[in-house]
Formats: sequence, structure tokens, C-alpha cells
Amino acid sequence: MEKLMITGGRPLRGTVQISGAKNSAVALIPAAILAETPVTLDNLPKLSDVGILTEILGELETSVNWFGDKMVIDPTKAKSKPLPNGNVKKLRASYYLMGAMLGRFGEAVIGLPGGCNFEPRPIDQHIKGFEALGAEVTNDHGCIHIRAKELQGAKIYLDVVSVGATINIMLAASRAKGFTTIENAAKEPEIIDVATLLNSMGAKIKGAGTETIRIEGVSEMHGCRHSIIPDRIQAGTYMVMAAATRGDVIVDNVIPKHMEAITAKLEEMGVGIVEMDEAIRVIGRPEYTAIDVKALVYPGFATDLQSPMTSLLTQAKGTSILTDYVYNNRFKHVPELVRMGAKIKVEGRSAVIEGSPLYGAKVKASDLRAGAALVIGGLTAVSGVTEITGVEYIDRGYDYLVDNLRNLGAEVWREDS
Ligand SMILES: CC(=O)N[C@H]1[C@@H](OP(=O)(O)OP(=O)(O)OC[C@H]2O[C@@H](n3ccc(=O)[nH]c3=O)[C@H](O)[C@@H]2O)O[C@H](CO)[C@@H](O)[C@@H]1O
Ligand SMILES: C=C(OP(=O)(O)O)C(=O)O
Repeated sequence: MEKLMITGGRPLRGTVQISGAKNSAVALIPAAILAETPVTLDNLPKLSDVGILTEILGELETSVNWFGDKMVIDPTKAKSKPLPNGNVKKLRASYYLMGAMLGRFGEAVIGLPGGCNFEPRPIDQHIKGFEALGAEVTNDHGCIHIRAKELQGAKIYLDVVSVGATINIMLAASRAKGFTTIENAAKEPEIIDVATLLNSMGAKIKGAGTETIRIEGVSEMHGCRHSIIPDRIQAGTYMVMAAATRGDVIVDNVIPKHMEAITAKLEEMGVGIVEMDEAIRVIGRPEYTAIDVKALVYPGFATDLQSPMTSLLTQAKGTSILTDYVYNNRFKHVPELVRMGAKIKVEGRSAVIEGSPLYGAKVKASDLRAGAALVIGGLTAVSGVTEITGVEYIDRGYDYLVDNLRNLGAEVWREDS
């Protein structure tokens, strides 16, 4: 079992380069099978989810070749195959194969997704969308069968604002007959990124990034070249790390506009922020003010930065309240931070955080961002070594983590027990 080891108390200093966005990459790779000729993706992150998706594409007779951070996907000979188990269970975003396979082959037989299950994560809105497009959907003991003789455009109102359902419907509707409208669509930058790729492949999508997306189906899609947007969650995590360690870090290769919610909250606490064209400098201060944070859908504060922010708020003077309006119960990092000396109580969908020092301890990451929160805890600890297990979750979202942190002056290493 691999462990991440951290001796805390060192301010991070220097520059960190942010990778391409995981939550774009995991949708863009399945999207490529909608094309009849090769798709090239640039700025891909080297993450476990990306590796698993490429293996799944291999199962669908789609070749994938890496050249540095560039990937060439050749779906020319792609074939529909049932994917009931195995790799699809290893990540959440395997659900994008539903929309992509439905669009390309008119069918998908696929196991329910896995990944970070910090609480039940239903896909009823995805299914509702496929059904509205004319597909028949059945659930055979956790294996979803989706079939359509012909996909027909439809008006779809999402009951909840869902990133996954919005993208999945865009994927399938790109190849439906006629017009599809998604109302109450999610507005995350990753949705615009996927729509940009699909449009470069020949789709006709308008309104991505707003709550109404209109898609005119096309009968054929082709290859193209696309560069993935920077990972705003990875960037936000490094911003929080810089602040928590009272460091001074340039977080490079970001789109500052995507970082507005976290930037505003860090400034409110008293963190120094300097915005540049494609970078943000984060300057730590000796003291921070307690604040309240509400995690919401974009452009609100990202739920994926809620756990990292919890760790930072242990460093603020007074009581902070962090409420997650996207997930009811995404607080698996809290008991682990408490082991490190944090004073946090979970009340309903809020964490109430009293400022207090953290100390090194043996802790366990039970999901990706809980893991990030523990890394921040470890970097901030005033004494002792922090030993984090569950490293495979952290590897889902942070490529080159140890190298990046060491370059910034942290004492961090991996160990096999
Ligand atoms: C691969 C990917 O991009 N993952 C992100 C995506 O996950 P994901 O796309 O799974 O998250 P959603 O946006 O769909 O979920 C938002 C909320 O809607 C609920 N819901 C969702 C779908 C559905 O059919 N029914 C339903 O009730 C969920 O339980 C949740 O409470 O957006 C989340 C919210 O920003 C992020 O935390 C994840 O990092
Ligand atoms: C929850 C996350 O990812 P996924 O939806 O892929 O599990 C995340 O990135 O924090």
C-alpha cells in the first residue's frame, strides 16, 4: 500500500504549472468516438482516470497514442461493445461513454460508474435526457442498456443542475435528428470546453456556458485538434496550499476568470492575490480572518474546493462556516482533519471550523478532494509527520503532485508499506 508522507511547516515558494482539466479531459476522450476520423487532444493531464479511459477506448477498438501531453485518438474503426464491468467501475466519468456510444452506435451497454462515492450520486437526469431523445433505457442489475433506433431532438429540462447530465445529453444530441434544447443546464467552464471540441468536430451547439443550450443534430462528425482548458480545481488547490503554508506561489497556466470565486474568498480572509494574464500569485500572511463559504454550482464556489478550503480555514482566527449546497454530505475529510488537531463539527450540510494548529498524524484519504484536504493539513502541520493512505484517490486529480510540491520547497515523499 502506497503512502504519502509530509513533514509540514515549510512555506511553499516558487511557481507551479497547472495541468489540463481532469473534468474536461474525462469528457473529451469519450467524445472523440463520435468522430469518424482522428481527434488530437493537447494539454492532457497525466491522471489515472485518463489512463483508464484510454484503456476503455481500446476495448471499443479505438486506438490511442500519447506524444508528451498530446493524445491522438483514432475512432475510425470504433465498434460498440458491452462494458458491463471492469474499467468502467473505476471512475465516475465512464458515464460519458453512455452519451458518446449512444450518439455513435445508437446503443450503449455499460455498468454504473464508480469513482469517488462520498455520497450516493444518482444519474437519473442523464437517463431522463437519453429517454427524451428517444432511447429505451433499462437497468439490468446495475448494467445500463440504452438503445435507440433513431435519436430525435427534444426539449429537456434538468430537475437539478448537473454537469454530467448536461454534457452527456450534448454528446448524444449532437447526433440526434433535429433540435435539442437543454434548460437549466450547468454552466461550468468544462461544459464550454466540451461544446468547443464537439463544434470543431462538426456539431452545432450554441449557448454552452449559459442555462439554455441548443443543439442541432448532425449526421456526421469528423476529427479535429483541441487544447484542453487548465484545471481550475487543481489550480485552486495550489492556491489554498500557498495560503495555508504562508508561502508565496505563482500558480501558472490558469484562466483567472475561472478562479474568481476562490480568489474572492482568499482575499476576504486576508490572503494577498495578484492576478496576471494567465497566472495568479498567492501571497500568504501570518494571520487570516474567519469567513463563511457556500459551495454552489458555477460560477459559485466549487464543491470540489470545499474540502481543501476546510483545511485552510483551520488556519483562520475565529469560527468559519462552510456549507455545501451541491452535495449534502461531502465531509469525509473532517474526522481525519480532527485527528490532526482540527476543531471542526459537521452540522447538517455545514462544517463549523474553529481556528487551531494542525499536527502530523496517520490519516486516510477516502476520496480525491478529501485527500487534497489532508495534503494541505500535512503541509500546514506545525510538528510531526503526516502519513496519508488512499493515495490512489489523490492520483485521480493531481498529476506530478510530489514533484510540484518538492519544487515549491515542501518535504514530501511517497513510501510503500
Ligand atoms: C467528472 C466530473 O466532471 N465530475 C464533477 C461533476 O460531477 P457530476 O457530473 O457527477 O456532478 P453533477 O453536477 O451531476 O451533480 C450535482 C448534483 O446533482 C445531483 N444529481 C446529478 C445528476 C443526476 O442525474 N441526478 C442528481 O440528483 C448530484 O447528486 C449532485 O448533488 O460535477 C460535480 C459538481 O460540480 C463535481 O463535484 C465533480 O468533480
Ligand atoms: C468528485 C470529483 O470527481 P469525479 O466526479 O470524477 O468523482 C472531483 O473531481 O472532485
